[in-house]
Amino acid sequence: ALYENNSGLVKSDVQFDFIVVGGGTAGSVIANRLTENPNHSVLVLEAGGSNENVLDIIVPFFNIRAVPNTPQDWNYTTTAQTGLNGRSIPYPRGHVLGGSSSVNGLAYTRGSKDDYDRYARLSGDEGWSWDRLIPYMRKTERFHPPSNPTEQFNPAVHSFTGINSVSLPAFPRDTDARVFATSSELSDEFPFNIDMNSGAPLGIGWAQVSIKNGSRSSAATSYLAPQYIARPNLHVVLNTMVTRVLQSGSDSKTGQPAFQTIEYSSNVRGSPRFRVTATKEVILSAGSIGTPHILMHSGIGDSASLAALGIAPVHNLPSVGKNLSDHSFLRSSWLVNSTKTFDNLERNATLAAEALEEWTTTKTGPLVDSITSQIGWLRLPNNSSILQNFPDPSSGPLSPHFEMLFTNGVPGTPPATGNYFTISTGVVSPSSRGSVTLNSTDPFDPPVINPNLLGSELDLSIMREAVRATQRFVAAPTLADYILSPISINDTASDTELDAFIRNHATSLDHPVGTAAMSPPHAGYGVVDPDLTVKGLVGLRIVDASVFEYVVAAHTQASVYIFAERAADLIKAKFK
Ligand SMILES: Cc1cc2nc3c(=O)[nH]c(=O)nc-3n(C[C@H](O)[C@H](O)[C@H](O)COP(=O)(O)OP(=O)(O)OC[C@H]3O[C@@H](n4cnc5c(N)ncnc54)[C@H](O)[C@@H]3O)c2cc1C
Repeated sequence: ALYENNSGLVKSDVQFDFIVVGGGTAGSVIANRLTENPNHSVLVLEAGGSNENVLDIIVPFFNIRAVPNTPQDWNYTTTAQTGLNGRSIPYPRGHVLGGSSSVNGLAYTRGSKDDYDRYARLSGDEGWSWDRLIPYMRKTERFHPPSNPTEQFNPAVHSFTGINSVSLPAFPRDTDARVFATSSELSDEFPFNIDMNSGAPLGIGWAQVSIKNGSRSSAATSYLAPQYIARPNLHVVLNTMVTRVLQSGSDSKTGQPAFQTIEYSSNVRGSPRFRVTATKEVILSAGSIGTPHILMHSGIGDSASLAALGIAPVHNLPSVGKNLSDHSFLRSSWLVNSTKTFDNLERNATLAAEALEEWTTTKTGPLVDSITSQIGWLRLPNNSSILQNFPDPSSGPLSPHFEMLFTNGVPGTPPATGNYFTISTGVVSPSSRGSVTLNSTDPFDPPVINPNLLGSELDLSIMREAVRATQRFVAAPTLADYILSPISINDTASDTELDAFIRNHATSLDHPVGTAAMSPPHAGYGVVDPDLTVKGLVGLRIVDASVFEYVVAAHTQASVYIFAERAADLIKAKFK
């Protein structure tokens, strides 16, 4: 059942086998899979509200309105970023059922085989390798073949029977043929890739997106769809903030402390706090910011800094909140010789109303897609001086260093006149690391978030090369009559001028990971073991993006779904 608030919970004397903290991307997978066993009762506590009837998160094209500064966003802001010329930037996270999968940009990209094989290598658990995760990739995905025959994908690498819907773009755009004609003309540098979710993503291909029949497919609409919410053993409570995890006892065999009690309240600051204990396990799925935030308020983290702040340390795990890894992101746009871009849709109220009417009545038209129809994944050339001066930050030769996202207009707020083409770039194998720390003992205060974007010379160099690649792309002869002039940065800009532009305009792709990272069982660093249980404790597991030691060289939702599917099996195997 789904509850609007925790008032029923306070009165209830029901026992829960599992408590899932956060009804987001990973938490929804865990809740769904654990309740497949009717003997397992599961309580999910979610700080945000319902995902239903919120147009900006349901209509794919409106995804850029879903955050920041909305009720569905935690509305975090970063610290002043040295790599961004001292700017602080919004740092959105989903504050709604489905978590960030309810507000994200919908790109569905698994990453490369090398990314997962690195997880296996670094954790010492072959179970996290690409080959061993293929069954979980299939279990999570329900692929919808396109009705447009020009759109290509490789059916052999997809499942058509999983839970979360994945599609190809459904509304043709003027830039589709232009992007592929350029890829064909400049195929040495920008080769066509029929399917970027095969484990070998390099090249330019159709974007795959988490969309079902013209509407967003999120963890809430898929894993927590009505038929699952109706299970009598699943209890999903909204608008409920978990403030701490607490020791509930000790393991009878090992004597290790058990952390199966959680403290929670309504999501209004100052409201009374209550406790509830899981008979089997607590699963933290509060995301890369929420999970370390809860752990540190519970005294689990770097004991010295927690004590200095006035939080009683209970378990010394210095890696909590460290190792934050994220993708930096930049948009470059060009004025184009066309009227068939979506800029007019953003600034003409009549067109916008017509498009919404079409979406509402038939789920067709320009609003059924995200803003991106094609994506490119590219490596620096092997002879690049950057790779001679720095160790290769990627997970291997199948992994990209940077990404290009192709957009038929300026997303959100185009200039008052003109039509545009945008190529956004992302540094997807970053070397800089940031952190999540505390400066308050009140769990209702936001943590201090420093993603350290473009915090290394290497990351800046990769972004510079990515922008240079976009400049070569738009200079293709096939685009000569289309591209008129750059509006972001001139091709003739020096490296110094380009670096200044990057630092003044880059933001985040919103892919933080690593703040409760996995490491081998007896490692002196890391937060969770390869089975995702918290090191040195019993009864507490972490399943969300915080456990990735490295960020996948891709948008992160698919890898979270995949990891969560395997994690659910690990939990089920333990409590058969
Ligand atoms: C704006 C944006 C755009 C993105 N675009 C893309 C994209 O296009 N493609 C892609 O693949 N990825 C994208 N991502 C990233 C991707 O969505 C995330 O990596 C992924 O969803 C994270 O899953 P998670 O389970 O770790 O956390 P989340 O899905 O964020 O879930 C965490 C949940 O825990 C809840 N929570 C947190 N703290 C508490 C607490 N104390 N008590 C109770 N509940 C709590 C939150 O409200 C949330 O529901 C984007 C993310 C954002 C924010």
